Amino acid sequence: MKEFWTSLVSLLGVLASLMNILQAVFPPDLWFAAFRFLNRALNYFSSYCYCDVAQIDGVNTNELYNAVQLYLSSFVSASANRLSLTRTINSSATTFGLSNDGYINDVFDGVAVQWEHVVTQYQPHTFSGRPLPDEKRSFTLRIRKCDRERILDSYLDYIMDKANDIRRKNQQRLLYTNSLGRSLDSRGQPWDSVPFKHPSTFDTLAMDSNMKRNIMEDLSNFTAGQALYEQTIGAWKRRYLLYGLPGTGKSSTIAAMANFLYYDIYVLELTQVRSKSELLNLLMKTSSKSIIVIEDIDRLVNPSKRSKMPQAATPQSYYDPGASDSVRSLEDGNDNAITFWELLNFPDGLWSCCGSERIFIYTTSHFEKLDPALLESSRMDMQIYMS
Ligand SMILES: Nc1ncnc2c1ncn2[C@@H]1O[C@H](COP(=O)(O)OP(=O)(O)OP(=O)(O)O)[C@@H](O)[C@H]1O
Repeated sequence: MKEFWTSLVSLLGVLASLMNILQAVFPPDLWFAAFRFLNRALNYFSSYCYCDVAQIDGVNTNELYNAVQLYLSSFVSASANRLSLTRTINSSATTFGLSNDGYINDVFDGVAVQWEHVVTQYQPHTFSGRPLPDEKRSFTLRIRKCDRERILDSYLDYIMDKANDIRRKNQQRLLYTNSLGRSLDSRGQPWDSVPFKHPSTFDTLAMDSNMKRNIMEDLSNFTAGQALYEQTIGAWKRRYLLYGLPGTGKSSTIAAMANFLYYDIYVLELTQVRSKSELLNLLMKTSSKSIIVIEDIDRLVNPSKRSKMPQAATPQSYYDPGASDSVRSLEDGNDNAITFWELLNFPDGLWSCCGSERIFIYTTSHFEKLDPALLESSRMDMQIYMS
């Protein structure tokens, strides 16, 4: 055994001397060319190809790098041995990342791929007076050559979508109201916002378990159904009617839905809206992935009633909870007033082309006052009775 180790050490010594002689004889450029040739030859015969996603592309941050990092963070904690943990300002969750030189396997559309996080040190230097980081970070995707053509584009699109989802979930969500009336805030927005922190979830909601499951399935199908809505149904939106006596959990259900989907909520206060163009403007200023709540729709003008009423001299709000019957009659006669029918149709009209992935929730404590003809399933996608 001792002889074996002695021979091995001698052999290594000879190899080192040989390398020194070769390095002295052949110039570095030749060595570099030889390595490149060897690398190319290996790549040529390998069944894999490698795609580098660098953190910095020139002097700009590469969005794809950030997206890959976020995407991998969603499942890296379950399978990687070494993790890097981060938590950003205003974030409510810890992000798990792949540590330096760590790797992880993924499967997309039946194809196995591997991601490696590569961190290399290099000399710091400046470009246009701006210091660059002294290490280069990138992700390297290893994928079979035969699969590259088929899945690479769709896989990267999928990663970008997933990363956007994760970003949204980590962000503070907002509850918007149009309590500003007709005035706009400093950014020209008609909506006023506060952080949305309602504790209600489908776990805390007292509701029939079948009903709960139906609602959750419906919401999940909605969020996953972009292609279907675009091809067949039209605008990517869904309408729910929540009805039941006051205090039966309508608001809690809306909060649970928003928490389930990680959506913002817009509470449309119709008493503050004075014309259809104002309503259109408000709806156009809502963001996608949001729930638009319109409460107490039984107070809205009945269209058949409106046609019989005299015209109002001045525009009034659509409804006024405290208004007497005579005032409401005047409002009913106002051509500018919106009807329940029109409100239901708004998402289908011209506005639908610029507003996607929005959920409309209408609530009422007086279901019996609603016109049954207006509640056909084609108009209201789901009716939920709260008891
Ligand atoms: N089904 C329910 N599940 C969980 N909590 C409920 C439920 N119903 C009522 N509550 C509780 O009762 C209170 C009132 O509920 P909520 O505001 O959701 O009712 P609502 O139907 O929206 O009332 P309103 O019509 O007056 O706005 C809340 O504190 C809520 O926690």
